[in-house]
Amino acid sequence: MFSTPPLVFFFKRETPAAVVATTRNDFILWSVCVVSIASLIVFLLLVVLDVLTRKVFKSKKTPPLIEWNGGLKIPLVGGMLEFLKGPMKLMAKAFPKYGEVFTVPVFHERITFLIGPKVSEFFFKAKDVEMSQKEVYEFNVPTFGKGVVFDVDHQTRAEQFRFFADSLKSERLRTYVGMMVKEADAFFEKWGDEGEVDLLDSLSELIVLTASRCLLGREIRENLFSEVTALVHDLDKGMVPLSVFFPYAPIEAHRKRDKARKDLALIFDKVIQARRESGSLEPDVLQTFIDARYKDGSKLTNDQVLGMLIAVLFAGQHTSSITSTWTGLLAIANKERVMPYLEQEQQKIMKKHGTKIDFDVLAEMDELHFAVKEALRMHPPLIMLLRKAQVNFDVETSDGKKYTVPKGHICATSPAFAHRMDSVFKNPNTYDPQRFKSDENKFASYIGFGAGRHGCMGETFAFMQIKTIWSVLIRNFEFDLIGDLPEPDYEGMVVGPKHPCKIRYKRRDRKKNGLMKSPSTMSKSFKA
Ligand code: HEM
Repeated sequence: MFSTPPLVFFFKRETPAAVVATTRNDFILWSVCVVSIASLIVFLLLVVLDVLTRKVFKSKKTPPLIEWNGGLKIPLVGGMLEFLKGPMKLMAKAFPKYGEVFTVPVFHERITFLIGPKVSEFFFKAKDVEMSQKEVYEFNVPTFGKGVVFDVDHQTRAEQFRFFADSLKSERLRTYVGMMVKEADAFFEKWGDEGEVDLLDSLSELIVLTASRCLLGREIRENLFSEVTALVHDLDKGMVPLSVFFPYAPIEAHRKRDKARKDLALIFDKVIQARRESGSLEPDVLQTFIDARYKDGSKLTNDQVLGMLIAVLFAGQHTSSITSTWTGLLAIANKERVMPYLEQEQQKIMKKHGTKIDFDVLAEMDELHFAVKEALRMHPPLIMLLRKAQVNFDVETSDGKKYTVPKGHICATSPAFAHRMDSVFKNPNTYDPQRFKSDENKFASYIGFGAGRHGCMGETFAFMQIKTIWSVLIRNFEFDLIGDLPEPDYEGMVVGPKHPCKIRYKRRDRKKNGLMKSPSTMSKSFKA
């Protein structure tokens, strides 16, 4: 009621009615002035800080700082503007000029890019106390929840990552594959004999079904599927680019996210409690988290079990739907050259094992494995991986330049950019799954699943899931691409193909038990 600033009364002597009107205007004017002056001071301080770090404190060996913007040298703002246009564009512009290591100032942060296997080695091999994920991935905390993953100290996180590893090891995967096959068979049976689908939409739907069965458990898949899927959708939509910088900003997407997280907690609390009380043992990831014990014998709370589940779900869901979509799109777009290998392999395997698909049968599908791996090389959904340097560290580029990256810098490496360097992969823009037959596997050259200490723990799970999908599809259908191969959508947090991703399918002759095409259709040039 008496919120008008006293300063205004001090300077004005007018009638009460006019006072109300003018004081409001003055207040706005004053506020604008104060905010403008404060912004100017902050800006000047940042410029001074920037110049100081560059000219005074800069040791000769720190990486070059990018400082252009359309040819103009603009300190501070230049790099930031380039960064905001998108990291892929920035790297494409900076790499030819500055090489494998360069630093971009973004607000008060310094982001040092380490591009290519030679300079990203430390990034991948360093311990958490040297290269930390917590600071750069902390924006996930409101989504995952408190007390898990990026909301705990290094030691607790290491123990929780052991729980992830336990839930994804091969004897568990054998059981999950059975569930994946069941879901895929039922899903594609509904496709009918011919039609058109958007591959990304369709495979995302299937991956959600599989994930809920293997990860979230029978109760959710069978009784609470649509309710939980809608809540997970709200959680997912609650992660927008703004969330990376301001995860608690009061926006609608965050409000929905927080409500969804609370509602999920209520649902899972009941499911987990029922399992704890009945002592029932289910063959899913949820069960491994319920049974998990820290070294001191303590267990995760129900809410932390949910947090761990959400983390795994988010790590695997979009990445897998996107990679299975690119695999199909690229194989179909290169039908003459690539499909015969895949068809012939399925035919050979069906001769040996009949229609059965299990963990061991999938492990025999090398051609399909290469097709998935090559799709992920060309289009890794996680285009940038980040850490915060907790120590100074040295890097040497492949042309012998040596730099010390200072403690405090955010470090970024890019699977999407590095996979397209012709010094790393020959003909990097050609979809050629056969390249992996003679793969040298130099450390950190193939980083679609990351590498080293924090390499993807779900890699085998992902391969099994994507290979299940495509072996069922190739055995049962023939395909054509509708329109052109889509471009990657760099607007997304996890980068997939732009819509539409339309394909046409036609079911193979059921009487002949699906795939029976002769391998002689294989293109001659690729037979060697
Ligand atoms: C094609 C699908 C997938 C891709 C492309 C992918 C990619 C990645 C990448 C690049 C990282 C490293 C992140 C970093 O270094 O900052 C990672 C980590 C991880 N991924 Fe995956 N992922 C996939 C599927 C999955 C699945 C299905 C799961 C679980 C079911 C999973 C679980 C994890 C976990 C737990 C980590 C963290 C490992 C650690 O930090 O030690 N991922 N993934």
